[in-house]
Amino acid sequence: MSATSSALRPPADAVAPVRHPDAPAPGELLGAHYDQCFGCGDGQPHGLRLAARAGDGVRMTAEFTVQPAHQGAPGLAHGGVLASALDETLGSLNSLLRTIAVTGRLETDFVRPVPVGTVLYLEAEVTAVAGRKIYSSATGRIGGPDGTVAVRADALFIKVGVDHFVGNGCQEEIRATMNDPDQVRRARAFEVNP
Ligand SMILES: CCCCCCCCCCCC(=O)SCCNC(=O)CCNC(=O)[C@H](O)C(C)(C)COP(=O)(O)OP(=O)(O)OC[C@H]1O[C@@H](n2cnc3c(N)ncnc32)[C@H](O)[C@@H]1OP(=O)(O)O
Repeated sequence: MSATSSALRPPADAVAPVRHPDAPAPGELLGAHYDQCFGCGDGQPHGLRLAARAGDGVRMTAEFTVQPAHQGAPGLAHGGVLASALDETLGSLNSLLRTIAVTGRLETDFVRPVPVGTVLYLEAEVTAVAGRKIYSSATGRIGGPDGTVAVRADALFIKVGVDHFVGNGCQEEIRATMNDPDQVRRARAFEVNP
């Protein structure tokens, strides 16, 4: 059973999302937005290494394989890990809007247990935008696009500027990122293009 809270229902003045003309083309693999990201980075040994692919419209698909390091109960994925996979996939949608945004609220339904070794196939879309607020939803299926739905989420992302990270992040990591041209290039995929 799912009961989305009122905070995740778009207001009456919300508008349909618009895919940015410079968004990654449908079918394009996004690659990690940050090497140290737990969700998508290659530099996190126990991270999800989730691979997101641009869809059409303002949609994204993604896959990640549940590893032994992702267990909660024996043999099964930890719920927080599954929520992370949903969060990461939903977050990747913002690159289609060329907008930097962070998760304000994430509501998750855990529908079926997800065994270690499963390839979780995720689909996400932005449903509405109201000012700085971006409303989105995602599902995760076991094995592939026709698999059983195991998890679902609705989310609210809030647009922020780069100062959100520079002002709040651990300065050592911020400096390392700013001094790495490759990391700066990846972050620019999210930047607003006037
Ligand atoms: C460089 C490239 C990197 C690219 C980076 C990509 C990262 C992807 C990673 C995956 C995504 C993540 O996990 S991101 C990490 C997890 N999230 C976070 O750390 C965020 C922590 N929270 C915050 O910093 C803050 O609460 C913010 C930024 C979300 C909001 O603060 P704010 O900027 O002061 O804005 P505020 O005025 O409070 O809110 C603006 C509007 O949103 C609504 N609002 C705000 N929060 C909520 C909420 N939880 N539930 C309902 N509604 C909310 C307010 O009511 C208001 O509505 P109205 O009055 O306008 O109607």
